[in-house]
Amino acid sequence: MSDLGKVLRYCRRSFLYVGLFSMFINLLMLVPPLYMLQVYDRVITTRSEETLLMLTLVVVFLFLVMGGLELMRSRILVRVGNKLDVLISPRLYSAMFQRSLMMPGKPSAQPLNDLTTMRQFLSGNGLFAFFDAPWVPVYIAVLALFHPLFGLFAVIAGVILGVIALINEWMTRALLSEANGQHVAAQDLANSNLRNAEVLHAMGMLQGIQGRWTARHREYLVLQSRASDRAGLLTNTSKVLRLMFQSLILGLGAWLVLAGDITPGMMIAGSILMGRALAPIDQMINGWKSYSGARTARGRLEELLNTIPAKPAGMPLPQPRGALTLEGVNAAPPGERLPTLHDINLKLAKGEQIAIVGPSAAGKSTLARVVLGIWPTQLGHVRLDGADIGQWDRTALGPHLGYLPQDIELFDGTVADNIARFQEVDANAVVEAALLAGVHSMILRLPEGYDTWLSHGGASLSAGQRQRIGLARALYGSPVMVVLDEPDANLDENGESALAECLLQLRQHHTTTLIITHRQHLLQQVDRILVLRDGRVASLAPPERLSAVARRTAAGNSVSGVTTLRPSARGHSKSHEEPKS
Ligand SMILES: Nc1ncnc2c1ncn2[C@@H]1O[C@H](COP(=O)(O)OP(=O)(O)OP(=O)(O)O)[C@@H](O)[C@H]1O
Repeated sequence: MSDLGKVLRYCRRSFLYVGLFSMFINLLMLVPPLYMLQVYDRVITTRSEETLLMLTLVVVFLFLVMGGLELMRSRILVRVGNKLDVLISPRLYSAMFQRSLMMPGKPSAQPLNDLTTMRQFLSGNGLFAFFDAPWVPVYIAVLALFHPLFGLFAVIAGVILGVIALINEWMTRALLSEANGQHVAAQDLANSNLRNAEVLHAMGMLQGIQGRWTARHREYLVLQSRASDRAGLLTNTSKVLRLMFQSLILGLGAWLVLAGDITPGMMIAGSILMGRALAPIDQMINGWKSYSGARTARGRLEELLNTIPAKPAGMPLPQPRGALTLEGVNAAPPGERLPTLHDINLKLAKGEQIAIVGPSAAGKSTLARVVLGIWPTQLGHVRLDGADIGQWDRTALGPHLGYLPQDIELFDGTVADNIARFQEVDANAVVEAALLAGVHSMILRLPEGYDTWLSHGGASLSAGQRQRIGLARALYGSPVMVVLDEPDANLDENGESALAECLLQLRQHHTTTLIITHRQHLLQQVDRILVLRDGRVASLAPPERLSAVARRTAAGNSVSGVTTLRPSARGHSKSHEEPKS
């Protein structure tokens, strides 16, 4: 059973209560016709005012009870909706998160909208029709007790409306589901366009890109209108038929009264009962759109949760020390079949520093992601202290790793929150990381220093400032391994020397470091340089022993500095270097 199914099952008891309340409510729904029957057949004939008063008091009381039950029933359903949300949303959030890791280009918060759709359906009136529907036979049975012809007429009317409900489902299901899909796609497109508003504005791209969104949106409108037209036809037909059946049963009743088979009271009560019996079917047809929306939403949520099953917490591993091994690693971006990295073998001792260079699209960032376990390997293993990176529990491992991606995203919160990775802020550790990243004084110059609020991913900061705060975040909590993907991309000379100083300090702290950089100054400092070419290791050697071919490969990526490398800043070369070509 799916996780969503399990949660709904967990809410079963509440549904049972709703069913129970529905039973009493529906029994009480018999009160108005019975009251009518008594008034016509007893009060009018006996002309007894006391009977009328007593009956009226009883009816008022029963209506009050019914009101209370209705209120409780809707309250229970509101709570069921909330319970569903509370129980499933954390799991959903992490599945959404995993999916955006697996499909990097398509982050979407649609699952949360789907959950809202489900919750709204559960707590809305649409669901009541489903709880009331099982009582339709009871009303029909009471009608049959009045007269068999009443029962027969009600069955025929019920069947006709039921068939209309089925036709409605059959005619709108595919359309509504397709319209829903288009709506989601159009929304995702609009969100992604809004994120890139500056580029669109600067180069006057709005019209073209808007055209694409409009096409999707129109498609949605067309499908939605087609579905609504069809549903409208059926909804109105069902409404008119229900009213007609209600009148016709009055006519049938009158005929039976004339024949002396039933009393006038039964005639009136029969008409009311008929309306009551057909109401749930009519209500279902009216609320079909929201039911259909909730069903599509549930389908999408089930699919997401089934594709990304909850990962059971593995046995906790001891704190990592930072020895990294790559064994015959082949890897590709998620969703791609052809490997971007081929047969990468690499061994980094704790505290070793390695630079990764290579032409554009050589696979440097892919390697960084694979090393961190963000992207899985197709073949081979990435091991940290001997354990496959996938074996580690991410929440436990995360604090021991540092990552500065190429596109730095800061999050809504203070500078301190961002550096402290949104854990409880340890002021000393935050300042320590900022000092290590050489960003402490820059932060102090911000309007509120470490308490400066960053909104919209730090849009108010310059790219260099964001990068340096991102670096401090990567270094927070003294991780055992850091991976820096072009940490110098937006840095000025000061920033670059701060970075060089940072590398020296990381060496002193024995932090295993992988750095993707093109800066000559930084390349001189590392223990080894890995040159990647077409996803393969072209060379792996200390800076001073980089082969001529490797220099040319690196130089092909305008890494002119590599060609003039001087001996490592450490002043010694490693004995286990392995130049490959
Ligand atoms: N998110 C992604 N989805 C699909 N393919 C991707 C993705 N990211 C990278 N690739 C592909 O993987 C290959 C390697 O890209 P990668 O970003 O690792 O190269 P790189 O060496 O870091 O390049 P650069 O120096 O330009 O940053 C490229 O062919 C690229 O098209």
